[in-house]
Amino acid sequence: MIKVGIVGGTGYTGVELLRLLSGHPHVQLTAITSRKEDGLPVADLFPSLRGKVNLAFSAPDKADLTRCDVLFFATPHGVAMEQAPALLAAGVMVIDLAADFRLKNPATFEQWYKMPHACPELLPEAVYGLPELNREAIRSARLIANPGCYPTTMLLGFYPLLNANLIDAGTLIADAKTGVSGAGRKTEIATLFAEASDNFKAYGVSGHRHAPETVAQLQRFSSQPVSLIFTPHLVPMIRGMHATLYARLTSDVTNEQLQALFEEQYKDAPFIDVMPFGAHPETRSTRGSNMLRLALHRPGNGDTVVILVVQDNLMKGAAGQAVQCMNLMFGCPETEGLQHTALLP
Ligand SMILES: NC(=O)C1=CN([C@@H]2O[C@H](COP(=O)(O)OP(=O)(O)OC[C@H]3O[C@@H](n4cnc5c(N)ncnc54)[C@H](OP(=O)(O)O)[C@@H]3O)[C@@H](O)[C@H]2O)C=CC1
Ligand SMILES: CC(=O)N[C@@H](CCC(=O)OP(=O)(O)O)C(=O)O
Repeated sequence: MIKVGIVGGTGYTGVELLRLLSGHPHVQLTAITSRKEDGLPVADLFPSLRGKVNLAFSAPDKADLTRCDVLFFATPHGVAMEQAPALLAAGVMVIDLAADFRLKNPATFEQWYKMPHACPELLPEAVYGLPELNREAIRSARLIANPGCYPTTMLLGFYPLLNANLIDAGTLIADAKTGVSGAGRKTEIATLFAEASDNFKAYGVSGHRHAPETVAQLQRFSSQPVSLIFTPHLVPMIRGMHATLYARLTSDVTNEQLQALFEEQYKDAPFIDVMPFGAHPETRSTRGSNMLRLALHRPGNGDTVVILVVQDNLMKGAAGQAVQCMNLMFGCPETEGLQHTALLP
C-alpha cells in the first residue's frame, strides 16, 4: 500500500483528493492536515466521507509527514516550496497542486507570484505533471508540479497542432471560462452566491499567471517563439472549465487530417476523449470525472482552427490529474481510482 498524506485537506482540491484516494485500492491515507480543524474527524466536516475516511485532521506542525511515501500539497502557492527540501531528503515524494514548481525560472515565479522562491535548486528536477506530454518523466519523478487548471486545457488543445508544426505559434488565442470552485473554499467576495450567480465576467485580461506557465510548456514543442492571448472568465457554475482555442493554420491540411492527428496523438491517453469533428463538448460531460473532452472546428473551412476543450477543474484540472501522476510514479495502472463517469444532470 502507498502511504499518502494530504497537506490542506479542507480545501476543494483537498477534499477531492480524499474522495478519490479513499476509493483507491493501493492507497492507505496516513495524514491529513488542517490548521483550522486540528483534531476534528474528517468525516465530521465532510459527511460524504463517513465510513470511508476514519482519520482526523491534524495541524501541519503536529503531523509526522515523513511517515508518508508521498505527500500531496493542496495548499496555496508558496507552502510546498518551504517544506519540499526536507521532505524529499527524508525520502517522501511530493506532488504540489499549486504553482511552486511549475515555472523553471525563479525570476518568472517571483514576477507572477510576488514571492521569492524558497528552493530554486529543486526547480530543474521538478517534473511538470501532465501525463499526456510527460508520461515517462513522471514515472521516475520524486517531485511533481501539477499543472494549473487552465493550462491543462490550453496545452492539451494546442499541443498536437504545434508539435506537428501546422499552426502559427505567434498568434495563439484562448478564451476560457470556469466555475467558482476554481477560486478555492476560502471566503472571497467575488465568489459569494450573490456576486457570482446570475453574472458573468472576464478577469485577469491584461495578465494571468497561467499564460506564462502555458507558454513555457508550449515553447518546448515549437522552434518559433510562442505567443498567447489568454482571457479567463468566471461563470456561475460550481465545477467545470470550457476553453475555446483559436490557432491559424500555416499548412494546407484537410479537416480529416486534423481529426486524424488528434486521434493518433491521444490514442493511448485514457483521459482524453477526441470527439467527432464539429462536436460541441459540454462541461457537464466531465463533472466529477477525470476526462478531458475536445472537439475540432474549422469555421468556413478557412485558415483558423478552433479547438473546444472541457474538463472538471477539480479533477483533470487538479486532484484527478495529481492522482494520475501518483499512479505513474508508483507503477499503478494510470486509471486506478479514477474511473468515475461524469454526473448527469
Ligand atoms: N480549485 C481549483 O480548481 C484548482 C486549484 N489549484 C491549486 O491547488 C491549490 C489548492 O486549491 P484549493 O483546494 O482550491 O484551495 P482552498 O482554498 O480550497 O484550500 C486550501 C487548503 O490549504 C490549507 N492551507 C492554507 N494555508 C496553509 C498553510 N500556510 N499551510 C498549510 N495549509 C494551508 C487550508 O486549510 P487550513 O487553512 O485549515 O490549514 C485548505 O485546506 C492552490 O494552490 C490552487 O491554486 C490548481 C488547479 C485547480
Ligand atoms: C475562478 C478562479 O479564480 N480560478 C482560478 C483558477 C486557478 C487555479 O486554481 O489554479 P492555480 O493553481 O494555478 O492557482 C484563477 O483564475 O486564479
